[in-house]
Amino acid sequence: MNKIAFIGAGNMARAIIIGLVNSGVAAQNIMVANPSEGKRLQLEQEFGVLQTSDNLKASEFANVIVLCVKPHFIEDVCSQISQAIDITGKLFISVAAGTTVAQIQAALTKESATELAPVVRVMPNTPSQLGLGMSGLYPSKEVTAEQKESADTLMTAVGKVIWLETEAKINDVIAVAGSAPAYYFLFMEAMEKHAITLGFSAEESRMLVQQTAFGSAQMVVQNSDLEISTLRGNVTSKGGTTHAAIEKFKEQGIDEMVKNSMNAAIARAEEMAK
Ligand SMILES: NC(=O)C1=CN([C@@H]2O[C@H](COP(=O)(O)OP(=O)(O)OC[C@H]3O[C@@H](n4cnc5c(N)ncnc54)[C@H](OP(=O)(O)O)[C@@H]3O)[C@@H](O)[C@H]2O)C=CC1
Ligand SMILES: O=C(O)[C@@H]1CCC=N1
Repeated sequence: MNKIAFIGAGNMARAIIIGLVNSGVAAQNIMVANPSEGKRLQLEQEFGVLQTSDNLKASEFANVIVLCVKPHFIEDVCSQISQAIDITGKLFISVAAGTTVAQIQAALTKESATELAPVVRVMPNTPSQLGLGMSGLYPSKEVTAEQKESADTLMTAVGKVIWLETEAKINDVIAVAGSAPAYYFLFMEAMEKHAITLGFSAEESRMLVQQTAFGSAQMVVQNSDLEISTLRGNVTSKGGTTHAAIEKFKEQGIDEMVKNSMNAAIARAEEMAK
């Protein structure tokens, strides 16, 4: 049975921890480390996971260490851990955007050491907290088959996974899945705002938007044999109201807008890795 440490108790750690506990992973096999106490105490109270302010204590406890701090803290956290404890046999999983395997391994390597630590980069998303996550995973070559299985099991517990052939694909997964819940939220926010200006109450607007988004996503999931464009076509009567709206989206360059926005996420991830 793996013992799992989360370094950082923020949004992404919380999403994965909730998903793991709800999928049946024993809370006593999870320890979360975070400098301030609010978020880790809340996770302890809500889900019974172990918690500490001490990254080293959590790292000693675990054989799988999930790095869930902001990208600019990853190297410091890794150096802190590798300088203080024996990391032999431990698997490191990093969810950080724009921090490469090489950067993580360099920070995990003591001056005298030559062996590189096994690192799996994972790009998850926050629907992991509902067991509906989508993650891309990339292993360094030091990762054993058993460790790969552990990473797969961990992330499959909170959603679907794909394994990537190259590390660069992690940035593409950020654009398509990691950052993407925010795109859908932005779209829903815009619809909700306009529903309110059309005169619906805040509650009505929220319900109209969320139920339509939920139903539409379910239709995509439950009709996997149909192209998404076919589902759209089924709503779009020739010369009708949907047609009018869709034409307006197209006229305003929706494909270009989506492409450029996704590419901006990739460019930012590449920039962060420099
Ligand atoms: N949010 C998302 O949707 C996704 C995020 N990611 C990645 O997940 C990582 C975390 O992002 P997110 O959860 O959103 O960020 P948050 O800011 O919500 O969480 C980061 C946490 O790290 C803690 N922290 C800061 N310094 C240390 C330290 N030295 N040791 C231990 N913990 C520390 C912070 O604690 P405190 O608040 O006390 O300072 C905070 O709770 C990032 O690298 C991001 O790229 C990946 C995919 C999706
Ligand atoms: O915005 C970010 O940088 C992180 C990575 C993917 C989602 N959130």
